[in-house]
Amino acid sequence: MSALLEVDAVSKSFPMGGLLSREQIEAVVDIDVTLLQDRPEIFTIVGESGSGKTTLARLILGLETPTRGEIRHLGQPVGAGRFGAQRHAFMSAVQPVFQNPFEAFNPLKRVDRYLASTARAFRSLTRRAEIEAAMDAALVDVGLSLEEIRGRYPHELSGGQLQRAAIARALVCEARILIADEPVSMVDASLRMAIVNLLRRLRDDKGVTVIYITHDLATAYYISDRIMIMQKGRVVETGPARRVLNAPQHPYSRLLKASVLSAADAGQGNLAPAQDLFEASQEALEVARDSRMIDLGEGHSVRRAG
Ligand SMILES: Nc1ncnc2c1ncn2[C@@H]1O[C@H](COP(=O)(O)OP(=O)(O)OP(=O)(O)O)[C@@H](O)[C@H]1O
Repeated sequence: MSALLEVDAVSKSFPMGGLLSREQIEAVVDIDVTLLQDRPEIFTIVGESGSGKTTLARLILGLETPTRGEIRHLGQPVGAGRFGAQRHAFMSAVQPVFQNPFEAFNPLKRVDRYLASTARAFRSLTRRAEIEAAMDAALVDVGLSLEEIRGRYPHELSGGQLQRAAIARALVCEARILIADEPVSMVDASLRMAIVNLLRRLRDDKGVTVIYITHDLATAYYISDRIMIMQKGRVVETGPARRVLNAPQHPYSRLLKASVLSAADAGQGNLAPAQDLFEASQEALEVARDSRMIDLGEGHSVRRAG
């Protein structure tokens, strides 16, 4: 089976305290991921704030250049050196969906105009009827229609509608990979499941692969095929989502899971942090440099010292 996207031993460091500083922060360390062409999936990246999720997303989008390693899309290196038609083809195939849909759209530009310019630029459509048909098809795929958004500005739509319009824009490009960085965290709780279910439907009906970046283990459990848990730039555990989340093996993964309070715990005021898990997770972090990923079988692997 051929690879759709390969993240091959990728690391990214940033200078700390300004460009001329010698100290470096390792935002992403030695990450490997392979997504296959004929196996659309929801691949979820979880980890607390600062664990490197957004940096990894930006590397995949070619918005950052790896310090080490290489990212390939359909066998071709992403980012540096890809200009013109190659860059254009990559941009239409790999599309971001951002956290705050209101920031993704210019408030002074009508939402339908955005979709129309995307159809012209990425699908090379010129006739108005063709452009509108492509826009409507993408909007229908996300549960909207051209009639609903025609002539409307971003502030005239709800956060959930606008996030769906942002996803429709990616579909107008005929994207094969969506990189959705916290796509539901700014959306009203009541509409979150609609967006999450939409991602699932895009995988099942359209064969779109979704890289879903989140803090939220509940939605991760609900929609992910595979999960990758990151702690301070390193992968600590990865594998089939239910297998990993049902019985996490790394102390940090266990801590993340324990941090999701059950309704019963919260109701009983049982809010004490899992101190033992926190300490074990900190200890694992201290020895992370001398650790490696151990294969546990069935695609599940965990970081262990030594
Ligand atoms: N351009 C940059 N310059 C310097 N440091 C950076 C830069 N981008 C990210 N970092 C640092 O790299 C680390 C990882 O950041 P990143 O934003 O990737 O984490 P994250 O897991 O996405 O966090 P969040 O969930 O808060 O978005 C952080 O310590 C961050 O401060």
